[in-house]
Amino acid sequence: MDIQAYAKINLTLDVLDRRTDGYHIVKMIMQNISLYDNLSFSRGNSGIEITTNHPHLPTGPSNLVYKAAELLFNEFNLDGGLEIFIDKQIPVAAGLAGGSTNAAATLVAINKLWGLGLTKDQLATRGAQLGADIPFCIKGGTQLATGIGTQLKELPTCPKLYLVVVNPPLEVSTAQVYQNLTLDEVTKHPETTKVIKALEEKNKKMVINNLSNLLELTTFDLYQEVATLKDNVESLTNKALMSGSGPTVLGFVKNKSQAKAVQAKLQEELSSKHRILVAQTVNHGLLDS
Ligand SMILES: C[C@](O)(CO)[C@H](O)COP(=O)(O)OP(=O)(O)OC[C@H]1O[C@@H](n2ccc(N)nc2=O)[C@H](O)[C@@H]1O
Ligand SMILES: Nc1ncnc2c1ncn2[C@@H]1O[C@H](COP(=O)(O)OP(=O)(O)OP(=O)(O)O)[C@@H](O)[C@H]1O
Repeated sequence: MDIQAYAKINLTLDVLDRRTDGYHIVKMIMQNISLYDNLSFSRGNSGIEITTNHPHLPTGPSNLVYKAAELLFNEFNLDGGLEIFIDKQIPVAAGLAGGSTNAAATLVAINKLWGLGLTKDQLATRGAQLGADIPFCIKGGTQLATGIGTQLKELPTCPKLYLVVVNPPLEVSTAQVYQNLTLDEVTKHPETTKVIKALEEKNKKMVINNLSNLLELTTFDLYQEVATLKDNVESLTNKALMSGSGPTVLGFVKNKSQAKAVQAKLQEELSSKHRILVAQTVNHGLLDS
């Protein structure tokens, strides 16, 4: 079976507290965008075999797909094996939940292929053991995420937003960003409540005006070039925002033609090592066929 696994962005990303185990209590609005990886799953004889078009993606036990498959194979003592091909289109370690959405697709695929009959909630509980973004990737759409990001509440569908996704040639570790965050120094938190109101009222302008990511400060401290990139994108768009823990920067624009014009301009200005893509918000996370 084939699954399209969509990337996510955070319309708001707030951090409220640090737990004693180092994890953080967050409040954020998560949103899928039209960028996706294609994953093909088939039952094999034995073991978990991953192949991919991406030259640097691990194919062994450190791939989140492997971990997701292993989790269900062990828990349900499944027979045979699983073969997976990952057609990677989402930039890696980019703040777009590429690994998480692949893991989510794997849980859904095994559930179907072995007829386990688990609900989305039951899959999300298992996904949360592997990564905080995975439950969202299973449910998809527009969700308010609280706790460590795994408690979800569905929000009204986001009005369609067009954006340019600018991924610089840099991999950022989410753990490093959270570790370097100094909550005492934060003076202004994102206005998540305002964005929820804007979603309820289908007020696109109010959504865009209140997009905000608390992790920007920390990632910008660690990587000055991401701050510079945000300034650059902001000068060409209505609003720029870092995605997740970075380093990808999103530029929000009025329509597809403006997105393409900004893409062309950035392709001229930035080195060819940047990936510059046009996307729009979508109201689903995984699509299977
Ligand atoms: C930045 C976001 O992507 C925004 O959606 C998420 O908050 C992080 O989600 P994720 O990458 O799926 O996170 P995980 O794979 O569970 O954790 C990676 C690392 O981020 C840190 N982490 C993650 C989530 C959280 N609420 N607090 C944290 O401090 C932990 O140090 C952890 O070791
Ligand atoms: N299937 C996968 N796809 C992408 N990365 C994977 C995968 N499996 C493991 N990884 C590893 O996970 C790390 C983070 O990659 P990923 O693309 O998930 O980051 P991210 O988009 O920043 O995630 P998040 O937004 O959830 O923090 C990379 O070092 C990558 O090698």
